[in-house]
Amino acid sequence: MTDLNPATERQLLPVATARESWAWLGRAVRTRSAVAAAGVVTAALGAAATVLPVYMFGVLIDRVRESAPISALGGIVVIIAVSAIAAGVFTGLAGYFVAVLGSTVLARLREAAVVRTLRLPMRTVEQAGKGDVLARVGDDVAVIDKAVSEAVPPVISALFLVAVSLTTMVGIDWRLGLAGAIAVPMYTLALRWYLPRSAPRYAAQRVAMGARSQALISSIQGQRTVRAYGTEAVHRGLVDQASDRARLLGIDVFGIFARFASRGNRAEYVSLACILAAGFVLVDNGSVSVGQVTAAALLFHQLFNPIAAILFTFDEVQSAGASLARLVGVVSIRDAPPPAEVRTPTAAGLRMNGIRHGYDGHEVLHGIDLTIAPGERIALVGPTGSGKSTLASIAAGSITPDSGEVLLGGVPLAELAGTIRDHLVIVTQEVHTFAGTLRDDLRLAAPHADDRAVELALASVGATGWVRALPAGVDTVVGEGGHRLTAAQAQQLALARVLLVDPAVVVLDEATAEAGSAGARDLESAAAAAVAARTSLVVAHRLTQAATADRIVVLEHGLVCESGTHEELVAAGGRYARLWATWSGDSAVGDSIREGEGENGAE
Ligand SMILES: Nc1ncnc2c1ncn2[C@@H]1O[C@H](COP(=O)(O)OP(=O)(O)OP(=O)(O)O)[C@@H](O)[C@H]1O
Repeated sequence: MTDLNPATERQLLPVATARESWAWLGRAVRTRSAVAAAGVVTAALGAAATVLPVYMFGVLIDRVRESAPISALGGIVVIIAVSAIAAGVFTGLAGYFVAVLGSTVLARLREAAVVRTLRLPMRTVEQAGKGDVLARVGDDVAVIDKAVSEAVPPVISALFLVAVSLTTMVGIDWRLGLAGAIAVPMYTLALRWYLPRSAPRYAAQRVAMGARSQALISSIQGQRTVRAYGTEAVHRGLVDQASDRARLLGIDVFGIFARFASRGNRAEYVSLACILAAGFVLVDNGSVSVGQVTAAALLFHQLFNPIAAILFTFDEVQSAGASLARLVGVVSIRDAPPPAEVRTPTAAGLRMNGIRHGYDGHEVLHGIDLTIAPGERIALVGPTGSGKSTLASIAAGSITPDSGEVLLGGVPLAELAGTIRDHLVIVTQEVHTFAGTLRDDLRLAAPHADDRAVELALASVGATGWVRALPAGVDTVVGEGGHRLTAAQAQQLALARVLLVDPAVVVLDEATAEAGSAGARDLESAAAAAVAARTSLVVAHRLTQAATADRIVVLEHGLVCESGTHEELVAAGGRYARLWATWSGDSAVGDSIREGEGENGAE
């Protein structure tokens, strides 16, 4: 279904607080404590080696002013040269260690976010929208990655340099240090002005970017529906609206940053003026030498670039912080509490008790009770929108119902936890072919299946012929960027996967709906192979498929209205009989009961 609501109104995934993000970061850094320690030590040595030449330059000035012999200057020049080289080496190493640490931590965060996202309940993903989920594992990771490789290493080196430079200035004369330190409250005030204004703007910008992705994805995915209903203008409007919001927030963020930068410049010029003024007085009264004042002024001046690096990348680092909070938000979503014990079903019967479920406050299933005996093959039929797919997803544990429960062999699905797919597999119409060889695609759910098992499964679903005809047979690369399979072929593979997993229960939702009539027969026999000797629930769009089931359950307006064998239901002359009459064109059942025409069950 195409989403016509603005993506901004969606219930996006949670965002971590600053405290939670720092706590997560602290834990992650501790796992690589050796690299972190190497980063700190090399950054400190780099800062010290950067400050030393400037200090020695002041000493050089004093020696020249004292008319010291050239030989006395040589040692100073050597110290300046060696420490300049050391500064380069240590600062480079610090950048390397910080980048290694950052990339490792980010890789773990990304993996954790992807794993967590894949485990999220369908409902949460649907409420948040795929755009939000993709923006987090895509855009947010890219923002942090850029910050970690480009912004964070120089910022950390700069912070060390600021600390060591100010300490050295205080060492020369505390009043020079004090004059330089005037910049600190000014920067602090600038930051205090900036942070509360920029943080919510960055966060809003990230949300707006997620909403923009969602609006785009929603329109592109629903392209056919958009065209069918001629709602291009509505969707263009939604995308424009989302883009405008992201653009305006971008301009706003930049305006705030420009004002912050001018406050930073003011702090630098005021402090440097104070250092020079204090220097004149202190030299005048003989407290310090000209060389020492020169060194202090140069040390402070040398901080302009690192401070600018901190300030100008602060927005990048802060933006990375907002992205980090969004990723940590996903990673920190708590799983439903694990069952006290993971139970194993003793039989293959499936029971649904009092199932009620709705979307956006609109109930579509109104209390379904359905028992499927072990080995029984049930066909679920009914008009479009009657709730068949929803019930199938609930039966398979893909959706947790609003109320009621599903039991497999007497065990509630929740208590099967991670083992559920060993016992119960669902094949939906939306079959995805993963990029990789066809063999790997088949073994996704059953990694231990050997070549013989793969061949047998392909033969059972009638796919051997076309698979052999592929350029490299089962080793042909399929999916994104590889050989394109037809929808029917992809469905055959999905059914072959069922055979490889060999579950006791299988749910097929419209697995045969997309094929043309000749292909439909192939898929029907493939589906028959997949459900053979298993308990099964098949959403049957083709009533010929329903007719061969052990029992047919007819769903209408979210309620079971009929249940029985094909013969019983046709004889009863009710809803199913009308659908069957329309489907088979069986006028004997009654020309007057054409109302099912055009409905889903009669396609
Ligand atoms: N993810 C969803 N979000 C909101 N509404 C949904 C969602 N999925 C289904 N619905 C709505 O719930 C109702 C039942 O849908 P469902 O797909 O279960 O019916 P169905 O009988 O399988 O229909 P069809 O034969 O067309 O697939 C429909 O009105 C549908 O629009």
